[in-house]
Amino acid sequence: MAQNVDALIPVMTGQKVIPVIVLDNADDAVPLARALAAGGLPAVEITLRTAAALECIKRVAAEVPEAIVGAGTILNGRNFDEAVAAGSKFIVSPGLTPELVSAANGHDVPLLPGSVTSSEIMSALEAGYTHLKFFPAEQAGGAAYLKSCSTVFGQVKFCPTGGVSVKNANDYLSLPNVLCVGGSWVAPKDMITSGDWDGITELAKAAAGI
Ligand SMILES: O=C(O)C(=O)C[C@H](O)[C@H](O)COP(=O)(O)O
Repeated sequence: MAQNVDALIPVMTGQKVIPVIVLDNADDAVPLARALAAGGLPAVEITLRTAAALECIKRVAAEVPEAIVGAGTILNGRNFDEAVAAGSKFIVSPGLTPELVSAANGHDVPLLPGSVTSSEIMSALEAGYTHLKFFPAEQAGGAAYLKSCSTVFGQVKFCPTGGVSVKNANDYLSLPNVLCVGGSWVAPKDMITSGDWDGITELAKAAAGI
């Protein structure tokens, strides 16, 4: 089955910045998701890089109706299945493998897989994926690289992440093949640790207004 683009487009076009979140403590998930949604960023990507991540996704899905909780750093089929079972509304991966294509096949929950090179983009297209993450964006060639991709892969839309910030987000967002960007700058570790939810809402407002 091809990518569930109908489910992905509202996530990618509903806000210009998708927060990429790393949480060590599940108790922080609900107040953080509420703070980001209050600032205009309801869709959030909680990365499966910590032991707490799946519990964080579960709690946000159950307790924050205004949020659209997604899972990031999905590296294999097991990650995909666990993230869906936890309540993820969308799934983000830095890449795309045959195993991941199989895991996503037949699921309504949409997968946003990553691609960088022409061959990776062509493989993604062959698997039915037109909406892709571009990671690590700055290190892989930045906005200039993506601009070149638009001439050859006009049908592909990207969400660049990795090194994107309030300073360079518009370089990407002004491109015809970019729908949104992702970044961790709206949920800094020190502000999460200190519980500065109002400060995070302010960061979200600034990002939402880019
Ligand atoms: O692991 C994943 O699946 C990811 O989503 C990678 C993240 O998008 C970047 O790590 C965010 O990069 P920074 O904004 O530079 O911190």
